[in-house]
Amino acid sequence: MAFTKKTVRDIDVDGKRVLMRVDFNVPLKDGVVTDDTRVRAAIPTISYLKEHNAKIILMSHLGRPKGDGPEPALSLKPAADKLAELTGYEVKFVDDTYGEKAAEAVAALEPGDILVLENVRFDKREKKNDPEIAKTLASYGDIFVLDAFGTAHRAQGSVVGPAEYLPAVAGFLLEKEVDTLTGIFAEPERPFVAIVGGSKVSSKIGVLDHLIDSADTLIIGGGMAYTFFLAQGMSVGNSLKEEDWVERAGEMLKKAEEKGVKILLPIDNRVADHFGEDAVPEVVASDAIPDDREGMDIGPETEKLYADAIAGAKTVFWNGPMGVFEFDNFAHGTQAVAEAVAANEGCTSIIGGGDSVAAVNKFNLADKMSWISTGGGASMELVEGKALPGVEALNDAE
Ligand SMILES: Nc1ncnc2c1ncn2[C@@H]1O[C@H](COP(=O)(O)OP(=O)(O)O)[C@@H](O)[C@H]1O
Ligand SMILES: O=C(OP(=O)(O)O)[C@H](O)COP(=O)(O)O
Repeated sequence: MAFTKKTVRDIDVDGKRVLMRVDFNVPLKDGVVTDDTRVRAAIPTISYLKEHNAKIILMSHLGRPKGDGPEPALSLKPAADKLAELTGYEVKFVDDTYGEKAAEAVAALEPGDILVLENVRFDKREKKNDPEIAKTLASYGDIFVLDAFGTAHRAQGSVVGPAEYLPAVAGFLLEKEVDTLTGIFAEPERPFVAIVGGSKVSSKIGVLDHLIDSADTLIIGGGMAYTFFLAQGMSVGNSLKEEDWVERAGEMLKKAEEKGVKILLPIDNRVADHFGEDAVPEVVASDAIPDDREGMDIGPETEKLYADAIAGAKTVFWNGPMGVFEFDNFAHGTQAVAEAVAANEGCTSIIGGGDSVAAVNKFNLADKMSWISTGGGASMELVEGKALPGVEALNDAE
């Protein structure tokens, strides 16, 4: 499917103030960016604008601040520093977003300069898409560019607001993500194997439901598997569960059976007596999880089962780790699945979402995947066939 919106190629940016929404929502540890995928992904558009003499104003959120003022741990300064480090460009930073200090920093820009504003979510009006903040942000630019694919599913002030006041076009990352993902999802080469993990059944229920309609095999792992176990009448000990969704999980299993879609759930699990880095894994069958244990990862038999299903796939879409991969003792299942996807060289593999991408990077397998998407929620909405509000707000291509 061709991208139907204007892009930076379609507009003269020479000498103009270009206000660009990026997704620099990166993981941080002790003030240092631990996975720079999203910063790297924004560089092609930033470089293009710089080479074309634009004055570049970058804005993003980072994390989920309370919205009533600055939270130093969620400052965008480390992301600005990372951009400078990766590009060698001078990158200015201002610790203000909507106030005079930010306006002054913008006014001081020369063509080719790059300025990063502070976290747009330090003010709660951002999330409410308040017109006042959209107006303030729009006053910084002559042109609005959206390149924040990972946030394009959020109808929030800095994502959709400036498009009401300024010519609004897409950056290269947004264009490429939407083009690639809609193209693959429209007619996936079959067998299409979808892998969904992570912790939240409730937030992924819509996509799971859609995947039963579109995938040939749906692999479920991670913390969300236990809600499905409950739906099958098994006990799950202290594992993560969402009791309110058990009935719905049961309905989905039934729907899949009626449609002839294979749903694979773990047959064994690595469980532990507490949730912690030092917890010692024990392998138990799925129908034998002791009351005082919690499931932290899929087990070795499940790894084989999932690897076999992945080996036969022509298209793989993966969102969400198979276990608590942040702890080395429980990273095995996620690594096994990542290796199985990487080993299937003939398939189109799409990895979506912060945690899954971080996991694939941790195992050094990113270059074996066909497409690493910078958006988890956003790519899931595309797989569901939904339009992204950020994209909708942009000017149509002629
Ligand atoms: N069995 C499990 N128990 C508890 N947490 C889990 C389990 N498996 C995976 N997780 C956690 O799920 C988190 C990712 O979940 P989620 O936010 O739904 O995924 P994503 O960010 O990829 O969309 C990771 O931090 C991981 O540790
Ligand atoms: O990290 C993000 O989403 P993702 O984890 O679904 O990929 C985006 O930056 C959106 O962040 P949000 O879910 O706090 O709006």
